[in-house]
Amino acid sequence: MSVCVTLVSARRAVAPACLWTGWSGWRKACAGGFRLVPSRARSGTRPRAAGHLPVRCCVQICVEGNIASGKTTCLEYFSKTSSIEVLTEPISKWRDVRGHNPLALMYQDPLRWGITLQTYVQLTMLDRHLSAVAAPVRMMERSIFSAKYIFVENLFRSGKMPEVDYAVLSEWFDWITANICIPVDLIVYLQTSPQTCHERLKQRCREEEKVIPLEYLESIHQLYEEWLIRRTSWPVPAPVLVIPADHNLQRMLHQYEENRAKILAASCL
Ligand SMILES: Nc1ncnc2c1ncn2[C@@H]1O[C@H](COP(=O)(O)OP(=O)(O)O)[C@@H](O)[C@H]1O
Ligand SMILES: Cc1cn([C@H]2C[C@H](O)[C@@H](COP(=O)(O)O)O2)c(=O)[nH]c1=O
Repeated sequence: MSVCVTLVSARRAVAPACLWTGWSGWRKACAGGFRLVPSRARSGTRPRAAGHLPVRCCVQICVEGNIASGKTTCLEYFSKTSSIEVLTEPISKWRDVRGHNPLALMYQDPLRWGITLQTYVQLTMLDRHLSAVAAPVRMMERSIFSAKYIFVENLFRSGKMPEVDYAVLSEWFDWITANICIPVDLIVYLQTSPQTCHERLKQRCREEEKVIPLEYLESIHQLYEEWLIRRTSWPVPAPVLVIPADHNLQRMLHQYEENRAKILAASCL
């Protein structure tokens, strides 16, 4: 479990966040520079992302928080900065994989479909982490870490995921984090009360989420606090910047502006 954290720390110690990303088909382990491991038979020049040269020394920031805490709104705000690229959660994929909606299925019957959704979330999050970077700073909504430490954990702890499903997902997660470097330089945690999220969730009115009770948001909140504030549950892969996020939109935008320098300096932390 701690392997990736060690790798990330080691990377910090030896070089200022020098990683290339975006070589689809290639994966890296990054202590002491980097080692490329071809995951598919490939020779010749390194592949490039369509339309972009891969950018070196990109700063990777993950924006974390409860459901409807304001992550997308935060990313929208920073997307107006030319040096920042934002990556929202691949929720459209979770709602439509070849005509199926695993997100809706999970909310209808978590015991049956939790593993299905979370397997796909894990894959699509990994894909997001490793996708080509087009700007010096990348802000990404959540991470493969919160998918596991918060959502999988919540299903399991609440008795809504069978132990065997949890074991299989954990094996996958452990393998991924031991073999693939997932660089994260900063976590921005939008800290809200579950009540605020419940209000915003009702206002947003996403069809699949109409069944979410306040208690569900309370459990997610507790897991986030254990992970990022009390630090009693799982390894934290990067420094954490906590932004209180119960405030109205205007005040939130003001706070984002106030924290801009800290966020952009993430590679120096
Ligand atoms: N500071 C805020 N005050 C009031 N409503 C907000 C605020 N930030 C976001 N919202 C609204 O709350 C809902 C959830 O916000 P969103 O950014 O989609 O959250 P997330 O991406 O974390 O799920 C949206 O309808 C959004 O317009
Ligand atoms: C990462 C992750 C998300 N979900 C669910 C929780 C919400 O219903 C949506 C994400 O919406 P948000 O407004 O961006 O918070 O997806 C999940 O069930 N499992 C996960 O791992």
